[in-house]
Amino acid sequence: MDSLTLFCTASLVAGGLYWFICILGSAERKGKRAVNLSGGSIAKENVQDKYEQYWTFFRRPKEIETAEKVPAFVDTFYNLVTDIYEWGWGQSFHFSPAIPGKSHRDATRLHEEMAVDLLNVKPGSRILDAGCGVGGPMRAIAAHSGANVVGITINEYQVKRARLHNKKAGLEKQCEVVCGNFLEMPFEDNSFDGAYSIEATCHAPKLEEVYSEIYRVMKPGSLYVSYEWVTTELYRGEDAEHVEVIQGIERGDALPGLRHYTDIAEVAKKVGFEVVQEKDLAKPPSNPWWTRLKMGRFAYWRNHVMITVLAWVGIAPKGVVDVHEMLFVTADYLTRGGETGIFTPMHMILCRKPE
Ligand SMILES: C=C(CC[C@@H](C)[C@H]1CC[C@H]2C3=CC[C@H]4[C@H](C)[C@@H](O)CC[C@]4(C)[C@H]3CC[C@]12C)C(C)C
Ligand SMILES: C[S@@+](CC[C@H](N)C(=O)[O-])C[C@H]1O[C@@H](n2cnc3c(N)ncnc32)[C@H](O)[C@@H]1O
Repeated sequence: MDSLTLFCTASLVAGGLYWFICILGSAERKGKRAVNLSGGSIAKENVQDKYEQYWTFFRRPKEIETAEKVPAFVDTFYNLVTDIYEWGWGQSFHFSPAIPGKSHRDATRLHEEMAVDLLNVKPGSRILDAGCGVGGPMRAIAAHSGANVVGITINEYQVKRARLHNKKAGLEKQCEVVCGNFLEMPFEDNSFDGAYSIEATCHAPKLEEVYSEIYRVMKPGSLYVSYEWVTTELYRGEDAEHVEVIQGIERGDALPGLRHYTDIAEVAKKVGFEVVQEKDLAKPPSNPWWTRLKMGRFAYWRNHVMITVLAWVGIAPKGVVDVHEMLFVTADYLTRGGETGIFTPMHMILCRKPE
């Protein structure tokens, strides 16, 4: 073999390996490959239209103020983004503070385990995950605590994905997934030994509605912990840059309107909870949660090229390219929100339903 042939063969093998490991990603770990990106429950040919429909909510802001329209708008959003999230981020759809010397995966798991540790539940108890996504937190929490977790999500496609992952992890007996609206849950009063929500209640048009529903299904004396997306004490409504960043976050994340951190405890008390603890988990000594977003910049470009090619050859739905671009822009707004300190995705509140 002459050196040119050797060089070409080596380049092809290296390129192939890079393609398989870095571009297609390890489906075993993340659960998704680029070639399987879909529009969730939306038919392939309708993805582009649904993406355009998603934006009409923001062109007519009155629409998203109408509470009954929000779940449908959020459902459309998760049909569009769920596969991209799983492929590019993993099975837990939330942020966590970076931990030096630990992988993103470990930092994510620790952030999830902390939530259930705060609930003080015994193995075998029944806890609620309000807005469970594809169940990354649910599986970590069930495995760590021995509790039985019931998750609810508005998105049917996420239910399918979560059940599949639960089965693969051998946790289907401990983890149940229900498709429904957390503003009117199909659960009995006083039927849970604890509840948590991770970066999910920000989608509720009125926080009272979801908090009072969670309160209703919890047993007296049990605890509820939530990681909330809020603006912080540094946010100034008269600062045009602050407004731009917060609006950018709302538009790219299907939020009917971000709340100020002071609203959270106020609403919790209004629906009857006792507030046990409240803390922004992003504050020092925690390390920035947004560094993971910043570090991904090269990967985002690579992903964009990949998705564009897949859509062009007809493997991925056409609209997925626009959805990916929207997420790309959103990542930048989120990073600016974190760097300026005007936004946090982990304002933790721990509440008790009185005896
Ligand atoms: C809690 C919510 C979601 C939080 C995060 C899980 C997601 C917010 C922004 C998402 C992403 C942005 C950029 C994408 C990138 C361009 C792509 O190539 C790979 C996936 C991203 C990294 C994607 C992953 C999930 C997020 C970080 C909200 C909705 C309330
Ligand atoms: C950002 S994801 C977080 C998912 C999960 N907590 C995690 O950390 O991986 C938000 C979740 O809230 C769910 N959600 C939003 N609005 C909802 C509603 N009205 N009823 C039920 N689930 C809802 C979404 O379907 C999605 O699963």
